[in-house]
Amino acid sequence: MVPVPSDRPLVLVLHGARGDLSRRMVIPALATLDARGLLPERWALVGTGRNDLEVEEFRDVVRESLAEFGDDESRHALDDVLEHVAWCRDVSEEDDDPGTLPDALADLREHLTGDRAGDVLVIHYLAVPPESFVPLTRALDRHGLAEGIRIVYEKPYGTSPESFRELDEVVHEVFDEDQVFRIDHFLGKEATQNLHVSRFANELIGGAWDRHHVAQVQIDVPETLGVDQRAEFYDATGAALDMLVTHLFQVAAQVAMEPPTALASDDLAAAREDVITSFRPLDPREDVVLGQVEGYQGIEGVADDSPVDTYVAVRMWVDTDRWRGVPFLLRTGKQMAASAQQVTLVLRAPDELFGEQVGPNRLEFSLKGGGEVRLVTTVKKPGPNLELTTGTVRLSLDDVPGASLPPYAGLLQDVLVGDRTLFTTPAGLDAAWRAFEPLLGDDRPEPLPYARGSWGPEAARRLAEPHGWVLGE
Ligand SMILES: NC(=O)C1=CN([C@@H]2O[C@H](COP(=O)(O)OP(=O)(O)OC[C@H]3O[C@@H](n4cnc5c(N)ncnc54)[C@H](OP(=O)(O)O)[C@@H]3O)[C@@H](O)[C@H]2O)C=CC1
Ligand SMILES: O=C1O[C@H](COP(=O)(O)O)[C@@H](O)[C@H](O)[C@H]1O
Repeated sequence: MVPVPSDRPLVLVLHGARGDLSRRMVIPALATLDARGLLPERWALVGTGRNDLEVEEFRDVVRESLAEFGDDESRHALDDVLEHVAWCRDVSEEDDDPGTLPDALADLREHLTGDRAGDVLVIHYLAVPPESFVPLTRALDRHGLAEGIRIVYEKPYGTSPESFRELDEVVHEVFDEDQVFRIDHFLGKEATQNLHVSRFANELIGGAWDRHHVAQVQIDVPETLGVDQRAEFYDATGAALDMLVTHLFQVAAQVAMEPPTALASDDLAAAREDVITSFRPLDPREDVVLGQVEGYQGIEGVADDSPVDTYVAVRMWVDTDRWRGVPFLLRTGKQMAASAQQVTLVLRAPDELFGEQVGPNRLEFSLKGGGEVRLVTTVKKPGPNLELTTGTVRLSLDDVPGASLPPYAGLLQDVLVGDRTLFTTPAGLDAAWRAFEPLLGDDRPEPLPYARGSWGPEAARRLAEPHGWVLGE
């Protein structure tokens, strides 16, 4: 059931509204919701940044964002979105003067409800660099803008275990937990949500979801994309921080979780975040391979001697009874041979059947685009003899009647209706940082060089033995 937009007017304050994420994802997501009739009747978008801007300049940002990153549906809403925008310089923690934002918000309340103290849902979306989360949280508090709002934090929520804990403390000094939405957009993908729907709705799939039936879990996100557009950000981050402790761990939790006590959204989120406490801390010597793509140090914005990883592959262990002994193989990297986002359950099978070698048996979930579910299975080769071969059953989720929402539109809509199922929790993130922490210490392996367009360093092959990486083998 799609939650109907409430009559309560909405003000979305988009911090960092001229930035890459806002233009690429958040503004198109808002336009998609507008086009689908999923926004309340009365609403406004307030862009903010560190500088003053004429509203017409912000309208240009919105126009360019939809022209470059929108689709037909979101572009259809352009004129309407342009009528709903305003711009204010952002509040600052150091400044006694709050600037124009508090007054602009009061004016909007009056405009939307007829009353300067009228009831409006105010959402602050922090699409700013992670190091600005703490000062901006304090600034909202200092200038009286924190009460009663909902606040969205982008990933990464902290860039180390220490900065995560500091951020968590500051956020809880200012907000109640139910005001806070921490985004990880991989959880918003339609196909990621199908991992638990397929598992809990279908006994055939759900019954095979354990160490007795699964030999390996692979969560593989190779990207052909480079980092030229975001070199400075990337060189301060790297693949492991950008993707592993965030998206890949969350998807691993989505696979590894125990069935929730009830199939309600709160229970589902609790089950997903609980299992992260069972992720065994990574062993950087045995179970981690880092890589750096050739030519990376020559990119403008990257240090000449940068030690940053553009590739990471890990073998992780989940210490629950369900998964004991089953390796979770997580891999991602830039400028690799192909782009994919695939979760694979490599199914156990006998080596031989009637004297024939048994081929691969796998359940695959592609998270890319609309998503796809595939069953790769050994079958009899049609013909007079009993020979074995492999066949694939495919279900493209785009072929299922319905209208999927892009991840950011879906998650923004969840914030609007207050559905917290697909957002991360402090306990889950704390556990994720604990499992990841050894990779930040002295045992961190040196990134190995790999060629552009390859599958990454050869050394990572050993992690996936005996079956091998499903993609690229
Ligand atoms: N870009 C992407 O694809 C993704 C980004 N993210 C996350 O989204 C957030 C924003 O990323 P992205 O848009 O790429 O980053 P940008 O570097 O483009 O920064 C966004 C905006 O933040 C403002 N800003 C920059 N520095 C500061 C600062 N010190 N204090 C306050 N505001 C500042 C700038 O606006 P102005 O100059 O107008 O003040 C800038 O346009 C990050 O946390 C990132 O990790 C998450 C997933 C994907
Ligand atoms: O958060 C991030 O995700 C993207 C991949 O996301 P998708 O939109 O292609 O699903 C990744 O390229 C980027 O480095 C990372 O910051």
